[in-house]
Amino acid sequence: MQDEFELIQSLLSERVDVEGSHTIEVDAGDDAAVFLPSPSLSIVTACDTMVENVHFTKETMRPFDIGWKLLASNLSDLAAMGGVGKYILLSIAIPPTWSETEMIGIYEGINDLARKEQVRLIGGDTVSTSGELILTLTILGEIPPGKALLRSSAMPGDLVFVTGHLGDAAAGLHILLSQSETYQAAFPVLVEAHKRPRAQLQIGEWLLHSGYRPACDDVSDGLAREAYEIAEASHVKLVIQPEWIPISTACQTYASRIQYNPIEWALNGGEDYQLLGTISPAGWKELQQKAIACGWKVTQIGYVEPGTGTVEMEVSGKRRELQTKGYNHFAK
Ligand SMILES: Nc1ncnc2c1ncn2[C@@H]1O[C@H](COP(=O)(O)OP(=O)(O)OP(=O)(O)O)[C@@H](O)[C@H]1O
Ligand SMILES: Cc1ncc(C[n+]2csc(CCOP(=O)(O)O)c2C)c(N)n1
Ligand SMILES: [Mg+2]
Ligand SMILES: [Mg+2]
Ligand SMILES: [Mg+2]
Repeated sequence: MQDEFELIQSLLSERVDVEGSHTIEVDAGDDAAVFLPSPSLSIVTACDTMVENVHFTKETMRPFDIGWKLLASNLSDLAAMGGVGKYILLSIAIPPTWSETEMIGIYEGINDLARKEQVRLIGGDTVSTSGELILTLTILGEIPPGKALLRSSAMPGDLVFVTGHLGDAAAGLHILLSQSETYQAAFPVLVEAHKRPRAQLQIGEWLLHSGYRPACDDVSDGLAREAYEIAEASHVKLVIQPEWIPISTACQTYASRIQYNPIEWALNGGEDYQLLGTISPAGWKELQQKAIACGWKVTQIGYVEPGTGTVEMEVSGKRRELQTKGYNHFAK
């Protein structure tokens, strides 16, 4: 490892320039960055952390994948608000077990997705630690004032939908932890879903501009946890039909090989970075048409009813409250 100051120069050297980079008045390299916000747009901001042995190990993820996923998980929070990413700040605490080449690999992963999504690194912080590698990314984006998609907008009469498939990322993690090269080769889609998620920014932006005021949340902790987030914030009841949950063929096939119920991965696995939302029937019709035109996958998985922040599963006409609430860092 070079010294701290040389390392920062190396990490910053391959940064992407994006359209609008000229609005950066002071770039990374001074005490703080300064940028000119776009006129008549609000700033949307979020931060998410990834910790070695909690979110990844050297066995489950390559450095490139770690960087990619860190940015994807932050973009996903912006997608859930209907915003667009613009700038990022990255704080890293590096232990002696991580080499400079590995750190540069992480930045390559960030830069690759940053180029695709047109966001620019404008600063961060670099420290040493005796513990595990910790990466904290802060994202700043833009959103039309007063239009952000909220968890609290669900209304009785809405229907519940998700984008993409759920459970793939957790199935991919299961394969990676099993260290089975046979399964890794047989189910590349699942492994890819775990390592290289894409945030659903286009769908988020469309939902914001749809005029239907959908409720929205991104699936980081599993469908169960996110459904409760919307139900609680909106003071409603979400009723989920488990057989409607979109599980990919690969996920179903792998689950049956290991005799597991893939719905469990969808409910509690997390890290899918798909969007969970509620929308009026008229809005749903329009979303479905837009989805066909754009090649998006959207699936109705239930309904919103009057309630007090609960989530129920309906199986063969019988309802039960969903007990488990998805991934929890401090679960007992
Ligand atoms: N330590 C903290 N200090 C201040 N605010 C926090 C802290 N941790 C979380 N929050 C805020 O709490 C809210 C929920 O955060 P949470 O991390 O659960 O959501 P999320 O980022 O969508 O989920 P995930 O971290 O699983 O991707 C956010 O508004 C977040 O900014
Ligand atoms: C090695 C390894 N073990 C377990 C997991 C699973 N995992 C970790 S954090 C998280 C929820 C999302 O995190 P957050 O809520 O912090 O955004 C999940 C599902 C993993 N990715 N890697
Ligand atoms: Mg968070
Ligand atoms: Mg979120
Ligand atoms: Mg979480």
